[in-house]
Amino acid sequence: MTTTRGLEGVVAAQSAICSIVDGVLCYGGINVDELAENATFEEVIYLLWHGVLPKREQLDELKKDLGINAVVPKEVIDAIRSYPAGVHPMSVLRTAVSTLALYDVEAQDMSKEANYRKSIRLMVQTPTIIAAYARIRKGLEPVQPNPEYCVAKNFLYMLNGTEPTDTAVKAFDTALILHADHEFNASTFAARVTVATLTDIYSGVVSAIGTLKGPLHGGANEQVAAMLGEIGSVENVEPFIHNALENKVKIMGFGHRVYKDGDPRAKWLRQMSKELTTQIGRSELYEMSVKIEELVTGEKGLKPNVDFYSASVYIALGLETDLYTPIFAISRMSGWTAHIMEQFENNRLIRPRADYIGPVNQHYVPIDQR
Ligand SMILES: CC(=O)SCCNC(=O)CCNC(=O)[C@H](O)C(C)(C)COP(=O)(O)OP(=O)(O)OC[C@H]1O[C@@H](n2cnc3c(N)ncnc32)[C@H](O)[C@@H]1OP(=O)(O)O
Ligand SMILES: O=C([O-])CC(=O)C(=O)O
Repeated sequence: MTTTRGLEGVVAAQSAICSIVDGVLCYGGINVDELAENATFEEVIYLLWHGVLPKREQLDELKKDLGINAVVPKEVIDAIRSYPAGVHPMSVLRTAVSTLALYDVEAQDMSKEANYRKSIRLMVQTPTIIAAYARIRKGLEPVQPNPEYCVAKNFLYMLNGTEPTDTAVKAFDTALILHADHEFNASTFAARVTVATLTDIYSGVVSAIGTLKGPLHGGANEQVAAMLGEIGSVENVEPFIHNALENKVKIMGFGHRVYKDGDPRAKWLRQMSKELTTQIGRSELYEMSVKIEELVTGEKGLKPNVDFYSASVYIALGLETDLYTPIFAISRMSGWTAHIMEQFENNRLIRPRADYIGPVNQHYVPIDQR
């Protein structure tokens, strides 16, 4: 038996959704750079779910379906109101999505059509849940989704209760495109393992949310913001980073299991960080980030991943730090559901083996003789 720590380099299954070849990321064969430049998040959702870009009528239909399904059952909002104060929004999301399943009459319907309809609901009810919780915890009433708005605009609208600027919507939409899918990353793989038992799509997504939450995965963006806050100024970057690296502390937002020459998504977020932090008069956030990058890349050869510059982008958009990972989940819901539907199409139970290294030939010893 051979083992590979963390399954590094192991090809676990075939997939036609997303590829990473020689450091180039594509969704449905289209370079993510082209999508970030030209597409909308709704087009990307369609691409991930159907494998091709939508024609105009297909996109209109998807947008209509997304628009009318964003309302979350009142019972779920009431459940959110009952959660203890101060819990992390990712924990809230995990529990609330699980609660959603209880109110979905199609939750246990395993047909392809029902799974597609559930994917639509999960896709747009996730932002509604996050925005509702962000308001409820401040003593504010949730804002109902506007069926006419795209996912990006609707989230910012439900969060703040005001019309977002076009600049904010565009930046947020691009961030959603960049985070949408990443082949067998940990959370997507968790979702696939879960549904490969032929359990329901909600169970798969709940596994994925719990997996994304960890700081080695989606939780890193929140940690990057905390680090920027702790460093505080460009002058403090050098001593902070030297000290951290000397003490073998991981610098969040750097390194990647697959990309060793850099994450192609980071350059987009870097540019957005530059523009948005300058616009709000907080360019020091970008400058600090660039200095951190210089040092970490210079000293360790590690490059920023998608989570690094997304932190300063989200700070510039005025978003609360603990919402960054839930925002990642809004985007990744498109990829998770695409992978779950693909898994169901050609399912086989995912069940690897363990290389047992524990003691052998032991015997049961009665408790008072141990
Ligand atoms: C959306 C995403 O999920 S992107 C990833 C988000 N996560 C982060 O940004 C957290 C910080 N980064 C990391 O922890 C890692 O780089 C991971 C988890 C992303 C990838 O991990 P792996 O491929 O398993 O690399 P691994 O953790 O084995 O690191 C290899 C070496 O580089 C070091 N290293 C890796 N990342 C970092 C980092 N961010 N800061 C400092 N050192 C690092 C490790 O300490 C290790 O050093 P060693 O060989 O001296 O022990
Ligand atoms: O692929 C990974 O391991 C992590 C990642 O970058 C992502 O999920 O976007």
